[in-house]
Amino acid sequence: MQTVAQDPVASSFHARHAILATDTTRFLQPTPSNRVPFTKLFATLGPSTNTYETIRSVIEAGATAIRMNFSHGTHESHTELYNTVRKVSADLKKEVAVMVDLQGPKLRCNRFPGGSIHLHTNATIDLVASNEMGNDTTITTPFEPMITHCQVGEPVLLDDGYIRLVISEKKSDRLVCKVIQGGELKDKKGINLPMTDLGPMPALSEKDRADVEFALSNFDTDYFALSFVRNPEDVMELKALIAQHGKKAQIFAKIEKPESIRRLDDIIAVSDGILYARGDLAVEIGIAKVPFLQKHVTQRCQHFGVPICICTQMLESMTKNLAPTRAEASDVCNAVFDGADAVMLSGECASGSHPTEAVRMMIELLNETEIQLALSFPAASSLAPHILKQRDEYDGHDFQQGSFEKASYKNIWKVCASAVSLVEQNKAKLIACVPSNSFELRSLSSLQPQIPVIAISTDKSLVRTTRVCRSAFGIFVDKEPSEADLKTILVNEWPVLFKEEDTKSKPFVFIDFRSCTATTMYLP
Ligand SMILES: Nc1ncnc2c1ncn2[C@@H]1O[C@H](COP(=O)(O)OP(=O)(O)O)[C@@H](O)[C@H]1O
Ligand SMILES: C=C(OP(=O)(O)O)C(=O)O
Repeated sequence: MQTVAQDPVASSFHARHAILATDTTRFLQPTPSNRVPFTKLFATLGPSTNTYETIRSVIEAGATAIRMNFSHGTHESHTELYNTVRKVSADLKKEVAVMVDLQGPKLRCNRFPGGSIHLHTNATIDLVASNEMGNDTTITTPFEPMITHCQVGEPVLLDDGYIRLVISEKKSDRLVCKVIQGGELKDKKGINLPMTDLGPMPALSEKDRADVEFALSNFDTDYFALSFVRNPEDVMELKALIAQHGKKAQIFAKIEKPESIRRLDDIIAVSDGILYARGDLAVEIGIAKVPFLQKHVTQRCQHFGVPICICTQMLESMTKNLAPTRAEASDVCNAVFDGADAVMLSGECASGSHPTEAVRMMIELLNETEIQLALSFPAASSLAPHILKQRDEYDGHDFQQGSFEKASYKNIWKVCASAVSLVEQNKAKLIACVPSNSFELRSLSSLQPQIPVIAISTDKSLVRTTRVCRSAFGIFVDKEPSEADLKTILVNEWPVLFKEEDTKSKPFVFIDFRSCTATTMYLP
């Protein structure tokens, strides 16, 4: 077995050497089929996954969180999806986090008769602001200011930039566009205007506000995703709206605009999670910038203790095919390697031909990568000291994670680091805690110990937070556990969580967040 330097900076340089130094036969071992990955998986629901059977099948296959994209569907169709998710979850006795993804100030085209039109390269097409459906000669969008703000010569990108137009003429009621790159344009695909100044846009449109109110009144929504976030105030506006309703739903900010890159730390500091939304981001900043920036954003999230999910086209070819491309497989591996908390399947699950196979493939890729990563870095968390050092540097930040005093969140970070050191000293098999809020849990999980973090809670929403955080697993209980209860719960639930029996005589580390202490204990 190789020895890996316990360098706190677990850079890809060290990682590369760790892999090179090992016995290569380990790469040829079969990936165990019963392992549960530490990296979490969002599945987007849509026409391909709108029945009890299909939703059950993606959750059984390993999806831990569900995304409902409110840019599509109706309140009625979302209610049906939501109720089915909760029913499946109850039937499988498996908590699933539910995220409502708000459209935000995103421009989209309306529907077309038959669901799509074909745009021929070099043809002309009109862009009109209207609520009517489009047709073969006209694309309609409800967004009125587009017509006044757009100028001749500016590009119009459709469907994440796959279809490209340029404005050739501006009339009082329409923009006449030349098709530079044609293709099939389906209902409600996105419109990006990277060269157009659209003036100030509200963070939440009327539609978003109505959607938030609907989701808070009708669902037990765990998360909202806020699209096109530009600054921390956008996130705070949604936080205030949720608080007005007396609810505790958390917020994932979507990083998909150049403005959000400029204010990255400030946005992460006030968010409960980040979606790295590569579809729109690639259109907005250029596709070549997206892969490296992903590594940067992932690191910043780890440093703040905020979960990050990598989104869009991860297994895109599985929308049609039964196997992904090699490049897609590498993309998933890299996301895990970089430290993502979660990955997302979008069109693959929402409208693809093989949603369950896409989930199974993702789980296999996550498992294989995590196994190799653990062998390359046998230490429980080589990241912890580095992350803590970085956190010390955030003293000046307007860090708003719940109602904490700065002193208390620093203590939480310290006890999490002590727990990880104890794991290493005592070869502990898991870290258990009874968190009183999601910040405590996220602080621990963001250190990415390579053993499970088990959160035991009487609060279902806290248990569901584990469904989006790397290494975290949740156990729901009726009453706050005593120390004796704790051991019984762990011994009983372990086989359920990890499909393995052997828990006897194992050391584990328990964190008491109230007293900010970490102790090594033994399972009976
Ligand atoms: N709730 C829904 N109802 C109907 N169709 C949906 C729904 N969610 C997703 N879809 C379809 O699945 C496609 C892929 O989903 P997603 O990647 O979330 O969408 P988009 O890229 O348009 O934001 C969408 O473009 C849409 O055609
Ligand atoms: C996840 C994304 O957002 P949406 O699907 O809402 O366009 C994206 O742009 O990558």
